[in-house]
Amino acid sequence: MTPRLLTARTRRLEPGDPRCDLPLLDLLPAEGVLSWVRDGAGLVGWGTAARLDVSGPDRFTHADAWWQHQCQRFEVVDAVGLPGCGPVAFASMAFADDPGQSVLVVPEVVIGERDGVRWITTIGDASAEPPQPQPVRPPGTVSYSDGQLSTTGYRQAVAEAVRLMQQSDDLHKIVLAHDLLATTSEPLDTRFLLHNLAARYPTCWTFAVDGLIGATPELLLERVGYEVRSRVLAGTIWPRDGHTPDQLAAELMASAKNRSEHAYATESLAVQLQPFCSDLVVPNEPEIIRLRNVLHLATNVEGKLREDDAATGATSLLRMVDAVHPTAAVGGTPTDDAVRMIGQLEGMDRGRYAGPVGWLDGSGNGEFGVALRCAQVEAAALEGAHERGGSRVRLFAGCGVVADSDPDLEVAEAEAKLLAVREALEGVR
Ligand SMILES: C=C(O[C@H]1C=CC=C(C(=O)O)[C@@H]1O)C(=O)O
Repeated sequence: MTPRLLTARTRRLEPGDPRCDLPLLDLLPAEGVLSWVRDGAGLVGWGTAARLDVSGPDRFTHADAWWQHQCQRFEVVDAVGLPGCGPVAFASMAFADDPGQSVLVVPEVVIGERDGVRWITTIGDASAEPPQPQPVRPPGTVSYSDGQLSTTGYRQAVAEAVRLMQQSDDLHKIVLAHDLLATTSEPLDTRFLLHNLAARYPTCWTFAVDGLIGATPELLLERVGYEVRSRVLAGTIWPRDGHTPDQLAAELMASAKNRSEHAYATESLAVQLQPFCSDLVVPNEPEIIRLRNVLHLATNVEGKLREDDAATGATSLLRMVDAVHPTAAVGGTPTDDAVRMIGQLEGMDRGRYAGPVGWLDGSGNGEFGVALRCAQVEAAALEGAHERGGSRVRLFAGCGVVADSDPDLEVAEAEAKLLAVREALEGVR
């Protein structure tokens, strides 16, 4: 059966139109929020023209085939022609092959901004009118409780990982995470979290896909035409009384433990990305990025894709994301052993935390970050919270653990990372 053709229409928005003048995040309706915004530019979307739920080790391959198929359903009328124009899918992939559900959503309406150009894309009969403005609702009081892995359990898991690595010649790094449950007295309005995260972390990618909301500083892979780019992060320090940001940066740069954590992550990305590229530039020395809650070691990697492979679909963004995920920023070294140990030591379902999150268009362009500094809104509200009409949200944070890690410091580091979402949830200015 020939699928029905849907028209995806993209046109430029002009000054004077509120959809052009307002910040992207201010355009979002209260429900079905999709976002990928950095420094005010990016994409926001709503409505569902198509959706895929997928799981298992072949989730990326299935998602890739599904998206190629969807793209054939569209008759594209694109008067702008920038990456992100025409139909796009927002995607949020599970960290693990099992358990975990991944999701792709093709919104009915997307408003995008790139290089100072604002546009709108509508699919089918979707209304291009801005949704009725609905005030952003604060979530009321926020209380916290243990998630699937308590802080005490996390400390024990880190100590066990250290012990295993000290005894092994082969296992070098395991990135362990834990979760924290936040219960709000009022229903969580996704936009509240997005606005606060974007205001406090403008250089991060503020994302929302199917209830996973966050602001990640880590870019897993971006593809524009034949160019690819990644920003690998690993190695962290956090503010301490009596230490200036410059002192912290110098301490981080000089830390052998953090430098080795970082080197594993960069190498894992570079090794997996190299086969797709005719040219790949990986700086020898990391740089420092400074956020409010933490400073990280960062390496910006840039590559040029093999043009012959592009014709065969071998360099489709989802296939490359499949190859590079998980880097040793969220998995470990060697990857397969580390991922197995993560499952055993954490004993929790990471869901889509630490998985690839982002968007892709019909021309092969797109951006995927690593879903860090994020919260998952639980589908089934907690009984108590539900009775009061609140929401339950699962926050995550993890740390790269190496043989000379100190479990107490890793617990403190995870706390510093959790602050990003905690403070956004609490509305701390
Ligand atoms: C796993 C997380 O951070 C990663 C990214 C940056 C620095 C990291 C670190 O220093 O351990 C982690 O590899 C997280 O934020 O949950």
